[in-house]
Amino acid sequence: MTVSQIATSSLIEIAQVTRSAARELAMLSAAARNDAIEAIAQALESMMPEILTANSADCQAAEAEGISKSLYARLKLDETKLKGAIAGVRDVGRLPDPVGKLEIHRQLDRGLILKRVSCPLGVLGIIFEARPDAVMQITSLAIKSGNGVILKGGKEAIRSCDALVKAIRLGLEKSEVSPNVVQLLTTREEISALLKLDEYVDLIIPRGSNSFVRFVQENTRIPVLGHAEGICHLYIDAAAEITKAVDITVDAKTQYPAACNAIETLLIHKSIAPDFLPLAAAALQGRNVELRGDDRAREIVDMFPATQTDWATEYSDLILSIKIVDSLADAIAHINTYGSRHTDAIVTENNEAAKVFLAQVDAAGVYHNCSTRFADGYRYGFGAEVGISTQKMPPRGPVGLEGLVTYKYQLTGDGHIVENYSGKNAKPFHHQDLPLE
Ligand SMILES: NC(=O)C1=CN([C@@H]2O[C@H](COP(=O)(O)OP(=O)(O)OC[C@H]3O[C@@H](n4cnc5c(N)ncnc54)[C@H](OP(=O)(O)O)[C@@H]3O)[C@@H](O)[C@H]2O)C=CC1
Ligand SMILES: N[C@@H](CCC(=O)OP(=O)(O)O)C(=O)O
Repeated sequence: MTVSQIATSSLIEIAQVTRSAARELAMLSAAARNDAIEAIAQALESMMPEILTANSADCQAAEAEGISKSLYARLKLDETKLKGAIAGVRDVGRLPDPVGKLEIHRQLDRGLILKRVSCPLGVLGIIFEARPDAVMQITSLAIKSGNGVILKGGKEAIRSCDALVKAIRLGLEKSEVSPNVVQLLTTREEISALLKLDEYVDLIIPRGSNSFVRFVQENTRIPVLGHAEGICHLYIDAAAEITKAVDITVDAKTQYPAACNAIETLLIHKSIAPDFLPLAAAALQGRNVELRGDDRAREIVDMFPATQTDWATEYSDLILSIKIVDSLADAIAHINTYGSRHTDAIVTENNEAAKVFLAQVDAAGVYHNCSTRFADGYRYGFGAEVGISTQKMPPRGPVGLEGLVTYKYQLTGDGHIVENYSGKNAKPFHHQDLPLE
């Protein structure tokens, strides 16, 4: 057997046990799923020292490899961040149950009742970057929504992910949910094998570069919910309030530069640029942001020149490209050309300009007078997120519980047949909506 055949055959076993554990999970009550989430939170608490030690080892190895400061910040789990993530797990437990929700309740004819009811997807395959807190967010969302999950984190976070999944599975042992609902993969070979398992896996969510998401889409028959790069923009309109615009710019670039919702390009209307740019540049440079501008920006503030490549680059770091535009229309055209349909924002006191921006920018998140960093499941009130979907079809933007369920149509009759509703003497349908309870 080749390495790839061995990977596929052992992965089939993993996928089979996950599928069967997920089927049992889907039958459990909301209370049992919530108890399992609490058991996970407790196990994570009691295994904090092991988790932090594993994370320190990952961080040391990544530092030795020369990881950038911002990616290091994403990898690092200190006690505060870990406690926050555990609190997030409990938050998910407290959310309303997304399973078994009655979405449509309709009498088609006397005694013929249609219901549309939400249900779990089954088994999720989620591949993400070296961000250990994602393990806790994704697992709690998966269990709450009744799904099994096969996880694969970035290589720099292998020890952290392993320690976290061990704790999660230990917690599950004390609950009605089988620990087999959560699995961890560690190699790219396993990912290639996973993509072939359309019989056992219902949805693949790749969080990663555009090229990686495309690679996944081209190499699997499993439905893919792409969470690709964030080339996010902030447009400072002619009618922007300057102090507000500077504060938003600094937050959107520097609050967490490695996050996919941080801005990469700042677009500034030509009429406000001479007043706004010197202030914004001073604030950004004061936080060690490297600025790269087009010719018009460089006439106002001394900075590196931006090239065509910059407009299409996600730095994930303290670097910002800056362009002066002639109009709102030019800003929108730039965003729709170079953006990644993630999150883009306008700063303006002109509501008409804001309306045009929100309507015409093609992105999952379009914001007015606030930072792009708000693109997040926790901040949207979803408790947590699997990631941020950059696809056009729903779920789009931060994916929470609603994005992890599908639905079934349940139709109950009493010997009803279609023949009676067709032809010359066809009976009419009532199509009468009934209470959603
Ligand atoms: N929209 C969203 O929610 C998110 C988007 N992103 C985006 O992801 C991008 C890159 O992030 P980065 O940290 O570099 O992550 P990478 O794209 O390098 O990696 C992400 C994951 O994909 C795996 N991977 C990458 N290429 C392959 C491949 N060819 N075959 C199998 N597995 C592969 C990695 O494995 P390994 O580490 O083993 O190489 C890792 O587990 C950024 O653009 C960021 O914005 C990131 C997170 C969330
Ligand atoms: N929603 C998250 C960012 C999304 C995300 O997962 O991004 P990344 O840091 O690229 O892994 C946040 O605001 O921190």
